[in-house]
Amino acid sequence: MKVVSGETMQQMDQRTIREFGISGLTLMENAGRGCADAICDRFGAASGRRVLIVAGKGNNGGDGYVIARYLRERGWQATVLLLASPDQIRGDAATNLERLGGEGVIIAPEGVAAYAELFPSSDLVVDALLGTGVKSEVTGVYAEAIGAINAAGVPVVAVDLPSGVDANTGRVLGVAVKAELTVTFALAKLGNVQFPGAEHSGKLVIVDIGMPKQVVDAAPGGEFVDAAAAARLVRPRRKTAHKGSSGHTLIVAGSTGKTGAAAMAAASTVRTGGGLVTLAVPESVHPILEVKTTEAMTVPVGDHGRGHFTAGAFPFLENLAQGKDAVALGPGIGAARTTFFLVQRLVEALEVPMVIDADGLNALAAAPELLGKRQGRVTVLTPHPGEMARLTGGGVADVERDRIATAVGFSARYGVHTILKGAATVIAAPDGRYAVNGSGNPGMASGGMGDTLTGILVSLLGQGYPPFDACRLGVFLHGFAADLLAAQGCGVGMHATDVQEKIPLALSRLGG
Ligand SMILES: NC(=O)C1=CN([C@@H]2O[C@H](COP(=O)(O)OP(=O)(O)OC[C@H]3O[C@@H](n4cnc5c(N)ncnc54)[C@H](OP(=O)(O)O)[C@@H]3O)[C@@H](O)[C@H]2O)[C@@H](O)CC1
Ligand SMILES: [K+]
Repeated sequence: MKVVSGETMQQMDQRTIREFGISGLTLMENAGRGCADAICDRFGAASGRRVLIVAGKGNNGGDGYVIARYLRERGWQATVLLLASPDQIRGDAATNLERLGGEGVIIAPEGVAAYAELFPSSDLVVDALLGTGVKSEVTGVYAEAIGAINAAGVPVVAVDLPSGVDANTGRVLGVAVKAELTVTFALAKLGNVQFPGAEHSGKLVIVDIGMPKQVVDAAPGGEFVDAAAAARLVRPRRKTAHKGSSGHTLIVAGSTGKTGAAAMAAASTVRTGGGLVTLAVPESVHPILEVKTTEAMTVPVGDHGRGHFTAGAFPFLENLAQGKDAVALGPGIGAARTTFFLVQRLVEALEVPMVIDADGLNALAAAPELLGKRQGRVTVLTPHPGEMARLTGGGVADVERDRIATAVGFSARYGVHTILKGAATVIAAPDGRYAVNGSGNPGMASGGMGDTLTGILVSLLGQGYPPFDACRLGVFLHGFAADLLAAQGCGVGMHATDVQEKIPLALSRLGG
């Protein structure tokens, strides 16, 4: 499913009107009717039920007037509360306001205070205050109206976007409507699928408003990765497959106190279908990994008794990487200076597709230009916002302000694939493509989930998946496996090892 920015949607509206002769009025009619349909589908068309439509002065309010007209036809008692004076309403919105003929329309440019009782006494509130035209923090009468909508205690349907949600980033601009259902038009907006906007949107329904396919197909945007999109990426295994044809990966991981990270990365590589897994660990912890891992082969790497990798291990690891299909670098390696030197040298020297995670990323924070030297080679980085901030040299707030811009910008600059973790993980390719992940749940907020993801990614790369496919499928699979657990009642408190065990089932549900 394609997702677009607010500006792209507005350009699509304009192109439809200019090049295809479909009027804005027709688009608004289709939008309002589609929204009324979605409301009746969800809440029924029982006669006499009261709906309060809170309208702003733009075209989002215009949709609200059309919704009022259609819901009335279907037996609802619709009241429009307009938070502007009629002389502020222009164009198609003005035409549709006129069509309502003033009946059941309350003009309230001074705000909602005098109409407070209308909110809780309605059966449904429709939020048609602000859509893709929202520009800045919401204050004044609009902010008060959003407060009244959220406090009403009745179901709320948002038109296009919950008012107060930034259309591009999903940020809340001071205050935002919390909807049970959001009916959005033509394509989902980036603000509908990124948090907190995704949570404010509730269930998302996309209504076809008659935009030509050419306009929709040509629009620049990202991909929202849901189960259908992920299933299209899966490459079912050939009947003649053998371990030698399913990828041999090398995982460089572990240190004293962090052997679990190494074990989990290796196990999830196997669970994702990796043919052979070699796990290289510092020799001091090797006996532990011998016990912890079963399917993966372990290799001790000389560490002079320190319990972590040292720079001197470079030739050994460079040699070990020969003939491997993909390498993962970072789970549980720790933050020793000598380990960081080793990582930097490996990043520069190894040509094999590489996933870099955890302290592997922190090793690069001091020298991100090394990534640029890998131009043309496949590199996947899996930072959480803190690691991303260290890599970009900014703060976490800068990263989170626009997660897509951060990941896309970093990928383009250094020629890498960036997986910016967090709810609605962002996946960016070096060529500007990007995706937002739709799987996962808050139960995943625990240690070891990142190591699990690293294992999944290196496994898919090792099996020959193109890197952007491996990233999108891997991230979805990770969240989907956790969603399968949550569906069985194992939500908060799930272990990363539990998630690993669900990977094969998740993969098979996607057709793998
Ligand atoms: N043909 C089409 O285009 C179609 C569009 N469609 C619909 O139109 C919607 C987009 O309409 P839109 O462009 O009129 O913007 P909209 O979201 O109504 O808000 C803009 C108004 O809000 C104001 N405003 C902005 N920020 C504010 C703030 N923080 N606090 C307070 N006010 C603020 C701003 O005022 P200004 O600052 O410009 O004075 C302006 O007046 C789209 O989401 C979809 O629902 C569908 O019908 C399909 C066809
Ligand atoms: K809205």
